[in-house]
Amino acid sequence: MKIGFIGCGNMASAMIGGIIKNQVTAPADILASTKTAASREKKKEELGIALTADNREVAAFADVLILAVKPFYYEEVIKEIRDVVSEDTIVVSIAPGKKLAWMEGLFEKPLKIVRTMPNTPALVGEGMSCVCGNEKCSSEDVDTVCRIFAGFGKTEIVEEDMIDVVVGVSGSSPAYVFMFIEAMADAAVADGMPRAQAYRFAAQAVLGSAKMVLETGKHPGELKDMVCSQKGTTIEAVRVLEEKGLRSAVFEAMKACVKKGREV
Ligand SMILES: NC(=O)C1=CN([C@@H]2O[C@H](COP(=O)(O)OP(=O)(O)OC[C@H]3O[C@@H](n4cnc5c(N)ncnc54)[C@H](OP(=O)(O)O)[C@@H]3O)[C@@H](O)[C@H]2O)C=CC1
Ligand SMILES: O=C(O)[C@@H]1CCC=N1
Repeated sequence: MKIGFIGCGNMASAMIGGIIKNQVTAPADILASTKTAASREKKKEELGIALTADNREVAAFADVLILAVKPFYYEEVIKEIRDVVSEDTIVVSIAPGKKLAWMEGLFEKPLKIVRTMPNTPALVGEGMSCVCGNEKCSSEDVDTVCRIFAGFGKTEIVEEDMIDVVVGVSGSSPAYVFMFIEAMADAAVADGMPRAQAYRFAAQAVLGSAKMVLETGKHPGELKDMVCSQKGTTIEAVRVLEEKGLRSAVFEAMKACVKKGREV
């Protein structure tokens, strides 16, 4: 299977890193394009794949063609490649807000289009993605995309209107989690821990907590209660987090994120 990426920035690089590491396809079967020569050189070295300046070459090469440019370049790129995309090609979007019907209209011919929403933990094989195919896609086509995405994490099939929510809860959420880890590490540094060690402690605590949610089946509130000893240290931290509005901050941030996705 030949996989093409139009655009090879943060998200495409994370996906390609996972695809290669997990041997979903060989590096020789991946072709990507970027806008600038400098980024092509950098990505060639970093990922060990072929790169080109020619988006049409990528579109003609790919069995699965992933549009990995910013949402505001989608229209320009689709118009540039539409006459070389074959009806057998599966076109994959990773952009928020760009609806299947809108892309179908721009391609001006019936094509297999799959909307997805990955996230950057794909780079370490721990991505979380959703997938939604249009009416031209068979279940095998959707399975093909799921198989690629399973190479760098977990994947679930959703209805199209759920994708905006996925942006908030997993597409964008690594950024909030990194802020949380950074803030915890800053506090540990303030109390005397060396910076590198503080990142290790904070990140491993987040990783372990996430695994407990996924693997114990217990409610997050119950897991929180298991940490909070009577008259203990944790409940004091929980009291301050509630006072400072952690839950409300997360709620409002995610509402802003989903709203923005719907406006793109
Ligand atoms: N970053 C993330 O966490 C996530 C991003 N996404 C989505 O992924 C998509 C890409 O985002 P991201 O990787 O962060 O963006 P980046 O800015 O990191 O990468 C964009 C890439 O597109 C290339 N590019 C720009 N214009 C063109 C063009 N006309 N033809 C070919 N290549 C072009 C750039 O080339 P050059 O480097 O030479 O400028 C660069 O390689 C977006 O739609 C985004 O919404 C989805 C989920 C998560
Ligand atoms: O910030 C963005 O728009 C993209 C989509 C999800 C994560 N990054």
